[in-house]
Amino acid sequence: MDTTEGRLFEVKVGKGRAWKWLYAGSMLLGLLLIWVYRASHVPEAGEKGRWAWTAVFAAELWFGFYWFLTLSIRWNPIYRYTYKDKLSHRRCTDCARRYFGSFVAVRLRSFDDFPFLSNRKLRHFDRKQEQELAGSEDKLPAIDVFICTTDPTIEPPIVVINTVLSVLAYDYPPEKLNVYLSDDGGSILTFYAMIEASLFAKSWIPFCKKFNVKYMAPSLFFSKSSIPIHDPSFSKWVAMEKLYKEMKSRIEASMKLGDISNEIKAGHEGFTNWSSKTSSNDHHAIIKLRISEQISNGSIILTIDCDMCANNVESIRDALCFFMDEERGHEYAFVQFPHNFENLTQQDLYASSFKMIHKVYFPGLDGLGGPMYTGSCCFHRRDCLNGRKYSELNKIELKRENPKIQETNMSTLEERTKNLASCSYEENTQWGKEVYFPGLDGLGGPMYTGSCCFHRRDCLNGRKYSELNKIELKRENPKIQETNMITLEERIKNLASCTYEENTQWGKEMGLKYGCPVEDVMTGFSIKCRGWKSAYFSPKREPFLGLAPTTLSQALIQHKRWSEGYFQILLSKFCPFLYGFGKTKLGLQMGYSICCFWAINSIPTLIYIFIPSICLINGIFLFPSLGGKFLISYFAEVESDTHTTGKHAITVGISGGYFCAGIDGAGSGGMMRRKVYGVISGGTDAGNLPASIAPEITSVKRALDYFRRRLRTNLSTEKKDYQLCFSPSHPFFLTKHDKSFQFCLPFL
Ligand SMILES: O=c1ccn([C@@H]2O[C@H](COP(=O)(O)OP(=O)(O)O[C@H]3O[C@H](CO)[C@@H](O)[C@H](O)[C@H]3O)[C@@H](O)[C@H]2O)c(=O)[nH]1
Repeated sequence: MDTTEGRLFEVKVGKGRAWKWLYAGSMLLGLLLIWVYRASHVPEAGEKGRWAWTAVFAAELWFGFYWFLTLSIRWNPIYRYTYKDKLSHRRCTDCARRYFGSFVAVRLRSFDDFPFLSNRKLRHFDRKQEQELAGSEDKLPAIDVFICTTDPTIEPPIVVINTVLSVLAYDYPPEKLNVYLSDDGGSILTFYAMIEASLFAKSWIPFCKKFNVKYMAPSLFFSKSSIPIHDPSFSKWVAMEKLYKEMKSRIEASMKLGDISNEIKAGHEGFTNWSSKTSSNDHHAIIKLRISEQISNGSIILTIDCDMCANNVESIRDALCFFMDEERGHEYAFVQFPHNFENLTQQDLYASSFKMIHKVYFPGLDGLGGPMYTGSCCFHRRDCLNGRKYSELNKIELKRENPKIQETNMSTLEERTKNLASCSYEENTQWGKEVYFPGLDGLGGPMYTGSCCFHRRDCLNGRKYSELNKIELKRENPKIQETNMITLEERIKNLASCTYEENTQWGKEMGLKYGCPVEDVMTGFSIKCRGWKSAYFSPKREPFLGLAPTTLSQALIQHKRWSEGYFQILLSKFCPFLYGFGKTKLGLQMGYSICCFWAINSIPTLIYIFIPSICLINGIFLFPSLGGKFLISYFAEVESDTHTTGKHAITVGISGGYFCAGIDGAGSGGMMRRKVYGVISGGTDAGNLPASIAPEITSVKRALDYFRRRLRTNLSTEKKDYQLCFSPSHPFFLTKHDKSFQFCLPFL
């Protein structure tokens, strides 16, 4: 446990590691038994079923390898906790003494027996205290929020502006919060919705602050909360709901119309200059990065999807606990929060709750150097997105750039300063070698002669010259600002164009990588390879609430895009084992590879689904019979994914020589324990199955008819929640709801 005083977060190592390893040991034993069984029973050349045996063996070898990869994330899962209260104290330390004075006065007043302190004096102390706290808020860094949208028909503008409004409601100084929405579709409807949102925000944000609203998006607030009629704030609540509904109906009316009326257009000059011309080369996140640099230049950036509302007013402060931690803050490039969804189907049919990812995968990756960046719900240091490399010197650098990172404790500061002042500090560093370089003016500059010289601090700290400095240094120096709005606008237009990126480092070293469906993961990994760490933080209250796919086709398209993207990474130069070699730990590379090999997994999975079925129909038995000595390895580890996803499924699988089916994990292994509705094609030992729960069915078609009938009679009320799943239910189940092992077909 990491409990140094003054730390802003704590790390706890996951419990029950010994049990997990014991379980992993049993898995390994099962694996070895299966391989031995498979290798020792291969049919002779020319014998029936040799090809099937070989294919199934290859699949089993693959599953073994994949399972081995997953061990990496079980090695050292960690869980993080933040101390936001310490963050506020940290902000107050530069005025600690004055604050202490006020604090004493307040305490004294609470005893009410110190007549020498007049009420006037006490009020003075109170005011001072308020001012000091406000002053401490001044030192918080500016946050830029990037939201992107692309198509108003898929992502309705009302959804998009709910995200924008939710972000504006963060418990954070409003002047330090800048929200950027980029629309890849260049839709005038979304632009109009933004104008409406900016007007509505003037009422919504004060309302949120006044009533301490927890659901920060108006749509969530009005659908999930209610207020008693006799409550004093009832009328304000109703008035706000009316305002929201009016705005919503105006936006929806424009959606129906497919255009904006001339009357509205006349009211805003933005409509006259409107251009909806965008191209697939317009890399929204990069563009926002360049543009925000010129406008607000927040040192921390939050990226979220347009359908992912902020849902926890404290998330920014939570993230800052990692960036501003005195000891370790300088190591973190980004803080990833979980993606939660508000529209999960009752049984979480498409496993969008990502339980396994949130509870096992990300904490596991965190223990290896940090989770991946998954595009949304993530806070970044701007510098890291801009290509900055990690260096131990960042500890000093970032503290300087971030004025709130102050020493709380004067003695610690003194100690640290003494250490920095000592000459031994320089041993084995670049200090004194690269830091003070002389130059000649005629050849590029005069020499530095020790005195009467102005330096850029960055250069003294070893910064290399690069063309990119032109942007970087301008950003760092607040005085070099455009004074003239027209010039600024012109410049921004230029920056927003993709041609601006030609022959630059944008998209390569700077900003997000692009050209891959999961460019975020690639970007995150390249940041890791520059030496940075990331943190995964999952607070009790869901930090963000989004919209998950609600139909099978949406879910399939999403999963196909992800698996393609990860596979592309595997084949690209960003392959975790190649690109990360020597730059990241092997465990982290293995952890990232779990996703990258996801697509390949489909091949052995298909082999394992179809070949045994075909073999059984043809009388070839690939598995040990019931009671056989190898059977234990097949029974040992099977667990139904339906337990964790809460989804009901008809599972058709292999069990000890039987091709059988059942509901909720009764496919194989589980068939002996749970509801089994049929055995299709008996194995060598059919008599061993309890007849009462396993009416024998001899063909796949008859089995399916049978299940369909049963579902209709017994489960008709919930029929939308049922799918037919062909589950191999092999002993190498990676996770309890790993979709790669499950092929769902519409059934009813
Ligand atoms: O050409 C595009 C495509 C998408 N988007 C936006 O990108 C976000 C995510 O797109 P979506 O289609 O919702 O992808 P998902 O697969 O649901 O998103 C998950 O997976 C992506 C790939 O890893 C991440 O980028 C996302 O943050 C993450 O929520 C949305 O706001 C879109 O509007 C664009 O702006 N332009």
